[in-house]
Amino acid sequence: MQDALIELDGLEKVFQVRRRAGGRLRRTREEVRAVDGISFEVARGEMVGYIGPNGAGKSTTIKMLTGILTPSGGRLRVAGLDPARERTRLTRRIGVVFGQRTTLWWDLPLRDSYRLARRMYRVEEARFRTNMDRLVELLGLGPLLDVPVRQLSLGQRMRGDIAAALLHDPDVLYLDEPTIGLDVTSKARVRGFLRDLNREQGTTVLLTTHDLTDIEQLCRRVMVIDHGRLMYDGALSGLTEIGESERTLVVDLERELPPIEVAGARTVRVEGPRQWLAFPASASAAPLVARIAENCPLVDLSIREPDIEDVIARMYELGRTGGTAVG
Ligand SMILES: Nc1ncnc2c1ncn2[C@@H]1O[C@H](COP(=O)(O)OP(=O)(O)OP(=O)(O)O)[C@@H](O)[C@H]1O
Repeated sequence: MQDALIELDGLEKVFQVRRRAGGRLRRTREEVRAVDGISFEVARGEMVGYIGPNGAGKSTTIKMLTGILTPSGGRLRVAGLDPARERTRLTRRIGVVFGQRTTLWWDLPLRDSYRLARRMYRVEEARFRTNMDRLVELLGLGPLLDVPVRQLSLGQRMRGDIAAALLHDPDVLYLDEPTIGLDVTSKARVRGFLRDLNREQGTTVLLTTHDLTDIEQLCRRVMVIDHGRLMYDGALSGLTEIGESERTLVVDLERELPPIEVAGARTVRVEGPRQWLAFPASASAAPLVARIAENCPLVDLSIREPDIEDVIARMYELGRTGGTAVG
């Protein structure tokens, strides 16, 4: 690939774990192949989704890409550097955002966290000021700069974290669940910012998320990993086709009724007056709702989009990983 910024070739990470077996004193050693021979390249300026079920090996891959973990085998290059060996140099070329924890100083105002980050990344003053002004403006951080991080809402804190990761103009940004727990408005704001960042600054982004809407709105390419192996590399549309994914209509009825029987959907769960109906993700929900409303006393309803676990589970159920899937 021309101008590949991230290159993995047969990358492996094997953990040795000790497990208690049988008697209290007997312990056995076991190997966990968290990353089991992964190869891919990401070109400069790409924005790629890196997804998979819990325990698939996503975090382990990201930890190797940032140099926190040393690979057990294979080859790895980020911005031409060996992450584990050249971690300090690499730090200045990458930014990392974890949705589940902050890299900001909890008790300090946002402004002070940024000053500390500037020193850590050795960003020269003029560049720091320019970047800071731009990020504060784009992420709407102005009124928040003097607020201690602990007082920020989750959405505000996330925007604060994203700014911190970008103050030193990294070539690559790793985002781990950047919209987790955010309300709809905050999610839209974060996604909008990331889209502009990628388009205008050409920042290469590797995004890990359980929210398929993040991928839908941001990434043209998605990679699916499971049991440490790359299962799919291609467009999201190809993935949902393979998974023949389904959406779920959740209906609340006036009273408990037998499972609804309706064309175009199948009832998958009944709990008191609430019922869950699965229908093809590509089908419109409106005619289905109309058919149900004709025959059942409907009080309320909502629609659940498929999440990545569902899509991958369906992919396995159907035993199909053909097309652009990686064998
Ligand atoms: N330090 C470690 N020691 C032993 N096993 C580990 C270690 N870190 C991860 N693992 C194992 O490696 C596998 C992959 O874990 P990893 O955290 O990379 O998955 P993940 O895809 O990031 O999952 P999640 O979505 O839950 O964060 C799991 O089986 C996990 O238990």
